[in-house]
Amino acid sequence: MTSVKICGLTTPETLDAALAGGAAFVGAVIFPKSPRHLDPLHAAALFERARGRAGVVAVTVDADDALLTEIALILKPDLLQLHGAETPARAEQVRTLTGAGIIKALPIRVHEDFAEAEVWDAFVDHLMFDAKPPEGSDLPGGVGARFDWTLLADRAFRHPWFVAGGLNPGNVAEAITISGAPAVDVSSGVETAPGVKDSALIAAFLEAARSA
Ligand SMILES: O=C(O)c1ccccc1NCC(=O)[C@H](O)[C@H](O)COP(=O)(O)O
Repeated sequence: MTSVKICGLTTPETLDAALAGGAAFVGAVIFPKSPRHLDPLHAAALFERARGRAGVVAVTVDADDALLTEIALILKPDLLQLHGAETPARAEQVRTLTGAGIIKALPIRVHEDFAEAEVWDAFVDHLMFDAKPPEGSDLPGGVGARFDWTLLADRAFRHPWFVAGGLNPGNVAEAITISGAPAVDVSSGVETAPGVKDSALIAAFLEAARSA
């Protein structure tokens, strides 16, 4: 069965919808430019209810050691999602510093963008293939852009990997079928406005992914 990560949760109601619907991972975005940003203290208070029920993921963008240490001590995520221009060497430092597992998000538009994946595969617990954001975007993720899922067909990686970018309840089954993804991730596709998650859309997404 396909695992689902619901990203950028900011309220108890929508986090409960994700947990009730069987999300395998739930994500807190810790990046002030994001409409989904939570500081580590607020994220820790909210995500406590997810502990032991789903993997708690902290999404960061080129975070420095001070912020990563704060996240590790306060939120205690199971996984850190590196969504910036981090290198494999930096990922190793982050793993040592925080003790958390690593998801590395790689921006994809064309076939050539997968070259990096081969390098990264040995350094991560999960790869995430996310659409390259539009030129000039303030955010490296959570923008609802999608890429050609056929680029993923027949590819193999060491660990279960995610497809992300522009997924919603109406297209997630097709994305899973075409890409063969063992895991999917969604943010804006289960929102009614930027940063405003919707419990019914979360339930519909989880159901659609389950039935794929
Ligand atoms: O969601 C954000 O605001 C965000 C900000 C900065 C870095 C990453 C971010 N999101 C990461 C995710 O895992 C999103 O779920 C992923 O990019 C897919 O987003 P969407 O296309 O909106 O489903």
